[in-house]
Amino acid sequence: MMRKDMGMTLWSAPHHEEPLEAVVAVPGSKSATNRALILAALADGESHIVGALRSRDTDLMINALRTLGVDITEAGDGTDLTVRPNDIRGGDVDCGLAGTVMRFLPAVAAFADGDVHFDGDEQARVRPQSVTLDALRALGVTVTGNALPFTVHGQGAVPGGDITLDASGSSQFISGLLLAAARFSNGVTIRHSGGRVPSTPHIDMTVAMLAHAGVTVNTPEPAVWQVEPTTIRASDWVIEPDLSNATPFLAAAAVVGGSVTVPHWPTHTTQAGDHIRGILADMGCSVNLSDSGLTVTSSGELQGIDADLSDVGELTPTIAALAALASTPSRLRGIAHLRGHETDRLAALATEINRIGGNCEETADGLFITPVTLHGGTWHSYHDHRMATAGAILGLRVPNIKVEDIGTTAKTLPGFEKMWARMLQGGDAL
Ligand SMILES: O=C(O)C1=C[C@@H](OP(=O)(O)O)[C@@H](O)[C@H](O)C1
Ligand SMILES: C=C(OP(=O)(O)O)C(=O)O
Repeated sequence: MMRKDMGMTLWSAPHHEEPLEAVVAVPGSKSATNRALILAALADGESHIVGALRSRDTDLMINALRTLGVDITEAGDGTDLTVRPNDIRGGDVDCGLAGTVMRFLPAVAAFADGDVHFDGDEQARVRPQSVTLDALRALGVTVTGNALPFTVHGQGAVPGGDITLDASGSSQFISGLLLAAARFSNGVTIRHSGGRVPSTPHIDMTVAMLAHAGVTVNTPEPAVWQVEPTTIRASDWVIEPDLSNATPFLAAAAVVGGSVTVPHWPTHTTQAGDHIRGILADMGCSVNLSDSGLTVTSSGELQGIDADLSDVGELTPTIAALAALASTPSRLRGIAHLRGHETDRLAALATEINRIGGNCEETADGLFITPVTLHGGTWHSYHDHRMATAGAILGLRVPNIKVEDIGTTAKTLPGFEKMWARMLQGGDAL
């Protein structure tokens, strides 16, 4: 149910007391879809993508590539895509709030025969970007600007070479260069110098998808990645379900009790979301991966955790919601880089958990959450899809939570509210 409050659209998060029994199929992975699109756009022929995610972030990528001259046609419900590369041309790119668009596309734009202007949401203008742009400059590309809005002055080719950068703010700085590197005239050697690189499974995904397209990434020593110039092979891509988007549904079983199954859960994957299995088990859930998918079963009683989430930072909003409903405190560490995500997620989570009566302390690199009795109130989303879904999880156990702008979930999961309602009715959601 929606209502407006001082201009804000508020969604009454369903409160639920009965144990769950539901199957929830989630659409394709955002990270895999946007990588497949980039690789297909730079490939030596026609590629096919099956099971692509259609959401704001992936539609921004599709629209941007079309602007740059790539031919993308859709079949069925739009999740089957055929991509035919072309010479890259100049144009205007809207990045929205998508890290994958703002960090992956500039290297592609460098192959254009003219200027590519990038801009995005106001919040995207403060997301870290200069590492990508300085790296391109060091590889021989002319770029104006250091953050959105910026312009890549494409000259048809990228010389490439050796660079040192600091990717402690985002793994996407590395992935974005690696995805295009095989097309650089001299390839690339990327050396990371700085604090720990976060979200390393996402770099593993980049390397694995490049291998599928015939490109080898050598890692002669830790924190060094090398790509020789070679052809990016046109490929068939089958996109796995988005395991990070599955986590709020699994969390529902964890906090309410009962069980939720997510079908088609891969047995081997580079997706960071797969780590939810160990995290939910550590919090006291029973977690079973079988031919039916991943099933999480819980009594609804959870214990707190002490966890380094550096590799799986995008799961933090789900885990913070679980931690606020657990019976013992949790320390979530290794996630200072979340201050540069869709919003400053550490500040946002602490503010919103405390607003509904919780006890969440922001630390230098994470959150310390002491569970206390929570009360209803408005849960602000900050245009962050995962803040909105965290509010939905809390609302299952805390009556009268109103989530602001639930529609922001369309960044990666359009129709979230309907899937949530169907899950609570015990149906097959999707
Ligand atoms: O490459 C990707 O697809 C992503 C990498 C990660 O970014 P950071 O390294 O900035 O955390 C992750 O959080 C984001 O949701 C998607
Ligand atoms: C950090 C995220 O997104 P982005 O790809 O915009 O960085 C996320 O989805 O949690």
